Amino acid sequence: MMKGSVGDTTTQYHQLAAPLHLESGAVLHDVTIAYEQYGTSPSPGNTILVCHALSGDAHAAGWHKGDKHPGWWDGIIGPGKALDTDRYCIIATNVIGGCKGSTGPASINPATGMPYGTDFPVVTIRDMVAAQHQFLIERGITELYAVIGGSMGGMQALTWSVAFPGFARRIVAIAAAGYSTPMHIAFGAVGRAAIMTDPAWKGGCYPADERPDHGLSLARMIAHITYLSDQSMHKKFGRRLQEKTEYGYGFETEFSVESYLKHQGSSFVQRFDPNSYLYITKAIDYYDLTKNGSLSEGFADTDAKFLILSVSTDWLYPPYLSEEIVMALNSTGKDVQYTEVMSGYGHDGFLLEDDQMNYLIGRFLTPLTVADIMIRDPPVICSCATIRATAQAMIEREINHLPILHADGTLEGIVTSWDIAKAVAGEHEMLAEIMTRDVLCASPGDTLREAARILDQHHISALPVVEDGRVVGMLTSELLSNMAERN
Ligand SMILES: CC(=O)SCCNC(=O)CCNC(=O)[C@H](O)C(C)(C)COP(=O)(O)OP(=O)(O)OC[C@H]1O[C@@H](n2cnc3c(N)ncnc32)[C@H](O)[C@@H]1OP(=O)(O)O
Ligand SMILES: N[C@@H](CCO)C(=O)O
Repeated sequence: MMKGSVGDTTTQYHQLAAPLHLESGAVLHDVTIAYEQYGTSPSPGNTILVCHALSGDAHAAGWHKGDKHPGWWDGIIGPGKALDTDRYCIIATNVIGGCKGSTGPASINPATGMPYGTDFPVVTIRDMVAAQHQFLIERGITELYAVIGGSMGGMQALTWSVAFPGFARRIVAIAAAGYSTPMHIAFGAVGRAAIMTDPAWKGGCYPADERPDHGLSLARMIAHITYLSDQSMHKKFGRRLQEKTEYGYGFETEFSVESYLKHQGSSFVQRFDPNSYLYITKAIDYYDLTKNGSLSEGFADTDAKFLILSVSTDWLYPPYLSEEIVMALNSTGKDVQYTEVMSGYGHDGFLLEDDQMNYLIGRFLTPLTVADIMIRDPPVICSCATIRATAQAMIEREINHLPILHADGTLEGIVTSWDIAKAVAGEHEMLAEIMTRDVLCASPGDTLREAARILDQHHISALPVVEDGRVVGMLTSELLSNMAERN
């Protein structure tokens, strides 16, 4: 299928009608949620919420006028992609505490008429999710087909499953964890220290044109190293030297990786607010879905289907953290699928491995159905046929099953090559004498998993596929095994 773009997009804004009650007990008034929406109109069962990572925003796909890059997950959102906009309604929001349109520390505090700064209340991942929930409810969306995200987006997706069990049917969490580790908190602390020790920070009360950009840039440079891998850095930079930039510290040349990190730092300050960085990294640090020290207990009330993905070279959220989630879900019989994506990119692999992400997420969100692999318009026969004519028809077409139709085209029975062999041995003449009348069938929309279960449970090897009473296809165990071999 051709994969396309959602085209030009714009961020929209929703003012929450009711105040937002936070975990800390604080109440936020006049909350704005920035969001983008792509694809079909929302209806029960077709809406997917996309959650962003630390520095992301609501602009997940398509193009904003004048930008040199599309939305941050454009590789997997669009027509024919895993988050297929021909099939689903995709909604992405900016988190509260952020600085990309949703209410955060740089927003105006309605109580003072001044920016909140550090008067902004502490927010948690659960608060971010509660804000998304309130936003969806106010827009008339009372259930989700799926919630998906990577890194901090994955934490939100997992939190959805425990905070609002039953609301989202499927959860996809990539390069995430069930809780933040001491190492995550340590990197968060260093980044925050870089900002807070910048004299321009001024306790969080900096004017818009005198922000602690040096501290923020340094925080991003440190953090960005954790999003890469040893392998990707060798490949991307090696030990190459290049002409020094204005920050060359008096040396004649600088390493390519130095210049790269400085670029990441200086471009970050153009798009991010230092106080937001403090609040969001703190929210990540507080994140912990364990209950009584147990992730299994934490996930006890969830009833969604889960897809957990890790990235092989991610040393910030190593695969073991995803495997802990999988074990916790398995221990209480939840429906969970897991893959370690082989990638050299490190943590940011979830933003870069489009092919693997499209395949794995696409299969999970839109499982193959019977219609995708069935034999269409299969040969059929009438119950008035003789055993001999039936045997000839099966030999000529090299098939082992023939659906039998009434004169009006509806299904009357089925006959197999084994039935024919028995009929010959029993000296029967007419098909009507030996055919099976109670036929197990599949529908075109059944998943292959459901169809395989019927074949297995009843020890049979073919199912007529019936739609509106008519036979539209045949599904055989041979087709299923060919499919499994190809995958
Ligand atoms: C949900 C979310 O996560 S949203 C946030 C995602 N976005 C970000 O994190 C923004 C920061 N960007 C990135 O981290 C990366 O661009 C990714 C992960 C998104 C994509 O990675 P890649 O496509 O491999 O891009 P790469 O890491 O090479 O960075 C490219 C930039 O570095 C610059 N660059 C590359 N090498 C050098 C160098 N030696 N010296 C200076 N600059 C360099 C490029 O010119 C380019 O600049 P631009 O982004 O201003 O166009
Ligand atoms: N590079 C991404 C992932 C961080 O987890 C971001 O900045 O949001």
